Amino acid sequence: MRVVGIEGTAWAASAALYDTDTEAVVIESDAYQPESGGIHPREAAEHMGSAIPEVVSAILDHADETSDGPGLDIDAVAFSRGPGLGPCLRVVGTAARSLAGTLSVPLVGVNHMVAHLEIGRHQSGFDSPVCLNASGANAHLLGYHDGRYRILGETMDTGVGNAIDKFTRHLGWSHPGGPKVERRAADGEYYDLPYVVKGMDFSFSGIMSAAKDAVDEGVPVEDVCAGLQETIFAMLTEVAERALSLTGTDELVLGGGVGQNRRLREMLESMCEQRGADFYAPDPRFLRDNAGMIAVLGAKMHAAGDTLSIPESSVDPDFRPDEVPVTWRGDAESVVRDPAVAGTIRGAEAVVTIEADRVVKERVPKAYRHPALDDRLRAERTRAEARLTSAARRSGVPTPVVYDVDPAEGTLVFQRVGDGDLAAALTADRCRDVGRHLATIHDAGFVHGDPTTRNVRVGDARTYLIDFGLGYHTGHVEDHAMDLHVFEQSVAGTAADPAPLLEAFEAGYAAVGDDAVRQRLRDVEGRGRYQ
Ligand SMILES: C[C@@H](O)[C@H](NC(=O)OP(=O)(O)OC[C@H]1O[C@@H](n2cnc3c(N)ncnc32)[C@H](O)[C@@H]1O)C(=O)O
Ligand SMILES: [Fe+2]
Repeated sequence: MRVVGIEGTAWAASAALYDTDTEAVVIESDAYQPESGGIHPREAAEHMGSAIPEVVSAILDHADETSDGPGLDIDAVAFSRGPGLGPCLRVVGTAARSLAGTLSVPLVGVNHMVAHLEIGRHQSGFDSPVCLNASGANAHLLGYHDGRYRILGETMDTGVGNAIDKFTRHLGWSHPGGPKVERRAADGEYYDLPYVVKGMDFSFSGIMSAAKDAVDEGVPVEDVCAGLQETIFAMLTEVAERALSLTGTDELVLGGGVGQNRRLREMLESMCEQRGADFYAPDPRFLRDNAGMIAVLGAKMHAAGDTLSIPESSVDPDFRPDEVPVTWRGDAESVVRDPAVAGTIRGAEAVVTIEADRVVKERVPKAYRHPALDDRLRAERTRAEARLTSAARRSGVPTPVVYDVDPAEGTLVFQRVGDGDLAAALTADRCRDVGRHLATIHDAGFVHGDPTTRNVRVGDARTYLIDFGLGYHTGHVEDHAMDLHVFEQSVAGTAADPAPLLEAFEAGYAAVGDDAVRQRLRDVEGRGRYQ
């Protein structure tokens, strides 16, 4: 089968021809380069208007040259339906509809984010990996479960590339800034910046303002670039590891334009090596926006009969990856597997040894992190965990007794509680308990920071919260709502039927907590992520 792909969500006007027999992917691209500042939607759409016909025509010439028969030998036309800039998407949609019409072949509407992930899965041959998408306008972790790609974690503000590009605009550098930061960082020394991870979600705005301030205050720009890369990529690597740990998966693929960054790939590679997982990153030409990934996923969708009629082929600037019904994968595959049960458990950030009546937890140094950042995070989190575990108990929330703590070594000794974790024993009653417990600690003025189903222990009719390492004192409704969001995401990402569990969880929260928090949660969930 031969499929033409067309891409043009933001900056890359691109067309490709994919041949399923030979696996050959030929890509023709023309990048939009803003005169100054960032991507301007109107200018970008003008670029698409002139460049899309040219790249498509180059690909049709190639199809003609390589065709066996009298025609062009094209079986389908696939295009990026979204997410992206509306004016650009409309140009692409029109071009794709008209080409499919001219060739009298089916039209396939591809989600750009799912394409960023499927290209890595396709090339790696991995069965059911977790995917870290690090692109311009987005940053998220996806895992397949029960017919959809679930969002396991994502940015709470801008995409990772756009965050870096905004910083370089502040310096007056031309777009795109990512590669320039990579070059300058090579000559810099690590500089400390805020590190923000909440469960498997994260945000960049605090780091970016601190980075701009640092440059304005005279810190050498090379050092700020080095600090920025070390911090942002360590955050992405950490959440990727959390996703592997939560789902019990040992395969990771990388997608998106920021994935071209060597330091990011190195960190992910190192993290996977340290935990015995497999890692795959496609070549740069398949990481940055390109029509090759659209054609490859388009071919899979076409083979599954997942095509569009013209009236239903409208574009969608806010098209989220979890909205896509995944028609091209077997139902049996799922990212969720049973994690190994053993005396020593390698969690996302620590090695936990379970003894008869106590548990020893050690935050092991992470080879992927800069040593200064690594020392800081391990000590901070160990200290926070000891304090907040005890504070939660004092508020009446079941938690283990803390027997010993050594922040410099990153070690803690706890009382052993429960028989297993909530992930393996999800019930509505236990979710209701978690809701009540979170409301109680919020009322006491702090958040858990990472309340996933693996950080809840169950047994002897009680539901314990553990692992307060990402917790902190705060009275902000937004921070409280994030705790709820993290828990709900971990349930939605792993449970077969999440609805009744989430309902019980929220009822539990409502029984004790402030209603404004649940209202803010709806806000957090509804935020458009295309920024
Ligand atoms: C919706 C769609 O339009 C959007 N695509 C997109 O933003 O282009 P993409 O090719 O995936 O990523 C471009 C980003 O990738 C960054 N980038 C490119 N090379 C880089 C490098 N070596 N280091 C860091 N960032 C890099 C650029 O600065 C830019 O922000 C998306 O996937 O979010
Ligand atoms: Fe992209």
